[in-house]
Amino acid sequence: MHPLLADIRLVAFDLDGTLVDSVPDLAAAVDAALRDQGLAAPGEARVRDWVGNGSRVLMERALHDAVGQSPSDARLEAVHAAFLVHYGRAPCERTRLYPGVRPALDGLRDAGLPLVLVTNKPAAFIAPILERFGLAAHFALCLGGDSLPRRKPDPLPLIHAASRLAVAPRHGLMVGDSRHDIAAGRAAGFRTLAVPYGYNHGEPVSLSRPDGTVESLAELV
Ligand SMILES: O=C(O)COP(=O)(O)O
Ligand SMILES: [Mg+2]
Repeated sequence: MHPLLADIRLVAFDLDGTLVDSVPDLAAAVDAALRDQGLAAPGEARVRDWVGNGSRVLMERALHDAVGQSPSDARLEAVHAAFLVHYGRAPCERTRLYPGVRPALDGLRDAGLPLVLVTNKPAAFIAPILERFGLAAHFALCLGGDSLPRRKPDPLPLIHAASRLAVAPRHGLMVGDSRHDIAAGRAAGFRTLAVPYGYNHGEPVSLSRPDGTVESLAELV
């Protein structure tokens, strides 16, 4: 076990950019939603830097980029709704687990550590993705960006998860790829572990000064 796991009784994982490389499917849905509006498709490289604050903010960034100004609420609503339809049709065509994820989740489960998933992605997409990889049963609780009144970087989802599982926050570990994960973990009183391979708006996640970093989640076990 990784030294950071000493004293840890609950491990919370981020999803996009931490467990799965989901940008190919996210970008396909963003591209389709923009094309519906007669706008240019941004493609994977741009979308990669916009993921992290949930799907509405993702579409706000995409629209802002495409038209050069903040979209009206009505236009954002329509394009976000179109994104949800496109993504819902194909959330798992080219999405892949990162190397090391399966042995890490299996090992932590076998060690008896409760695992939770805390993502900013809409909750409706969590089960299809976890089921596709046979990982749904690994998690005692899954929270999406729309499950509670506030999402990461707010600590609420982590505090909620710790309370539901009756674990004190200081015995919790938040594992994620972005500054929002590290900020949420720190504010919740969890310890924090970063992976450097995901999405962090084009910046190294080490700038957030997590308590630890692993190149692969396999290092956890
Ligand atoms: O959907 C997003 O914007 C980010 O999702 P994540 O919290 O799983 O990284
Ligand atoms: Mg992430």
